Amino acid sequence: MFDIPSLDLPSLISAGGRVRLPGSKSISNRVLLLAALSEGPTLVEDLLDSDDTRVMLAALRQLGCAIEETGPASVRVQGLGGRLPVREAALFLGNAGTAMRPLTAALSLLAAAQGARFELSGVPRMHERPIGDLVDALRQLGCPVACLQNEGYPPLRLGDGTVHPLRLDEPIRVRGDVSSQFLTALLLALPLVAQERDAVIEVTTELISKPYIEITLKLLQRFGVDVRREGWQRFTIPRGSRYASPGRIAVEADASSASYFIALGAIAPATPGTDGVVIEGVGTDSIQGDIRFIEAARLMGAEVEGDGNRLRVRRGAWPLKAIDLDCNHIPDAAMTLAVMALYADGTTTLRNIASWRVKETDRIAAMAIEGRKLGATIEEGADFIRITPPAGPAAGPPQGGAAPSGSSEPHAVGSVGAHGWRRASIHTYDDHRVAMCFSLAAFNPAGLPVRIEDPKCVGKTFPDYFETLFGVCHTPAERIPVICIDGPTASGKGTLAAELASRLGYHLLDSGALYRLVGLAAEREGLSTTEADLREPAHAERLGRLAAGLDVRFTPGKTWLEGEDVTEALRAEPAGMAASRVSAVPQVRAALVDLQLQMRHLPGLVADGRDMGTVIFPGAPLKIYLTASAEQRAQRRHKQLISKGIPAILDDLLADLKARDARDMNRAHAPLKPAEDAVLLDNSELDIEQSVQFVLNRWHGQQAFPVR
Ligand SMILES: Nc1ncnc2c1ncn2[C@@H]1O[C@H](COP(=O)(O)OP(=O)(O)OP(=O)(O)O)[C@@H](O)[C@H]1O
Ligand SMILES: Nc1ccn([C@H]2C[C@H](O)[C@@H](COP(=O)(O)O)O2)c(=O)n1
Repeated sequence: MFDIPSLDLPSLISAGGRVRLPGSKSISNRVLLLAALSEGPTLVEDLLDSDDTRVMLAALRQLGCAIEETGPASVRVQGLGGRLPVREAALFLGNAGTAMRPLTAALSLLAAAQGARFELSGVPRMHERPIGDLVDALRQLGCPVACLQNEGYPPLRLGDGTVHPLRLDEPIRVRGDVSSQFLTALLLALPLVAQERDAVIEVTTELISKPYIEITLKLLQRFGVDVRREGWQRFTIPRGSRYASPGRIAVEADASSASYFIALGAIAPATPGTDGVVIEGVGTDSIQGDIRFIEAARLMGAEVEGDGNRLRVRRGAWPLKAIDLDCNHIPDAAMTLAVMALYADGTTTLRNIASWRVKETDRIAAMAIEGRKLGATIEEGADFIRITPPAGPAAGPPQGGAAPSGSSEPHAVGSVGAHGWRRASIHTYDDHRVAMCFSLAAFNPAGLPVRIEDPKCVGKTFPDYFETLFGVCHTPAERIPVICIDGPTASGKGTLAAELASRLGYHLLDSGALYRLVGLAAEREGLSTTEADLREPAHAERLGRLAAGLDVRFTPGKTWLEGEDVTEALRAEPAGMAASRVSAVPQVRAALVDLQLQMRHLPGLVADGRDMGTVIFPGAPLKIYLTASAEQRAQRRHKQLISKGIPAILDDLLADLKARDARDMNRAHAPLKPAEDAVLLDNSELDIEQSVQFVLNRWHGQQAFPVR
């Protein structure tokens, strides 16, 4: 997950390949609750690991439910059989509506029936999300429920520690037009108390998001409860209902999450050598309502085919076709249509979406404000949004150097808007769907990058969303930004590069490690690395072949040579000196070029070395030449070695360092020197943070995302 302030997406041009999606949030949280309420253990597989499911798991554990992790995406839940081992608890539910609503209902009924008391709260936005209709329904049933700040909103106190008789003699009346989760919550909770008589729910208004109710009913069935339904107005939980564990249940991949990749396949031309975007874990017979997003995507031009557990999406009509659609049946996935509308041949209207206004944020307002930043013309109403795409490509420099030679221009969109595409920094309102939707704006025809603020908000349902997206998107290497950090030894390049990569969410290339690996491999093969021997042409050839065939693997924080962990050995001073000698051999340098170029992955790269800016990435948009006085550098290295418990003599280090500088700067091939367009940074008087800030300021200044 990108836990950084903002993530810059370079302009993207094509997509293709397979994605495996995480489990459905709606199914995961329903299944966890049902398993906890049931008699007996349930093994839950393919569970979503996200903020909202973590919140539910933590709450259930706090309530005394034993939950054991049995694998990376599976848990065994020891069901409580409807009995409360914990009678008093304060549960924090973040911004998880799928935890707040069902737990409110289940715990209210159990607290009244068994004499318990619970407090449920969340983040400030959760305290603005209405729950009054559910509270009213629970009060009708005889449950003491108190709204602790504002009537009709969390935080809530459920129960008062004493037993209250429940009134099931009359139908429980609940509205269906604010959130279908109120009905879901009652449906999940009432089987706990319907032992003596039927429990009947009457929906008093038009029911929105019916597909989510279908999920609830199907899952209730899996856990042994058959609800009778008369239209969408009356639901009867039969007397004697009791939850029984199905033993094992697998969670389908999230159909709402699939919508971003369906849209991706519809918007992006297929990367050569692929046949569009293949989505695994969810298929056309999914029980999730958002699977009907496929129909809407097809209306807009997407070519989608699928089977029980897989979908394949290719671009069909282009530009996409504008639509006018009632989206009541796909409330979450419909947001993705709003972003597809940016690539349509006219104005798209999405109707019957009033529920967007009470989600993680006011989603109608959010989509309108952020879409306008990109250049779209957007009108919004209480329950609709109307989107006219930006006009054709705007003038503006492509990011990451020159536009790729020979790159096709695949995005000839109908020019219908008043403005062209604009470079935008997308505010995400702590709403995962806003972030995921607008990532697709990186395919804009103007070749502009898109900044996504607070990208970690995707953690609510899809923590690895951006990694998954980058795995199937393609853009010419020249568009992937590289920041080069070159300079002499111990100037702090590695430290600076690692910090920058971590703060920007970029990949890291420690090119010195490659030369160190060649030195180490040579030593292990018994090949001399003395300067005299390296001048022998036959010996230089052998070393070049050794470098070309290096059996090396990088894992987080570790380097492996022929299967052996050499992380420590590589950082030792003799390895640095050997690296300096072998790096003067042209055959060695040539052998390592491709390996370095291949490290240029989305969303960007920070490259540390001696010739990053001059030879390997000459078109890089930012090159830093980092120096400090030899004395300062020797002191830093001395301190570094001593702190690791490695004995070192300052004068010897200074002499070695000067010798290394001389060799690195004076060799014939790719000598250490600043690139002509490099920014010189002498950090003798700067601490690490000051150096990092210097480069970040420079980088952000260069990106020029307008602040609006
Ligand atoms: N600006 C700075 N001020 C003080 N110390 C620093 C600064 N930058 C880095 N250091 C420290 O200097 C030491 C050497 O830094 P680092 O290993 O990053 O250098 P390097 O240029 O990558 O060296 P090499 O080229 O040999 O790999 C580290 O202990 C690091 O913490
Ligand atoms: N791009 C590079 C990186 C490193 N080298 C050589 C010269 C250095 O002295 C040696 C070790 O590098 P370090 O790990 O200390 O950064 O490798 C080079 O020639 N070109």
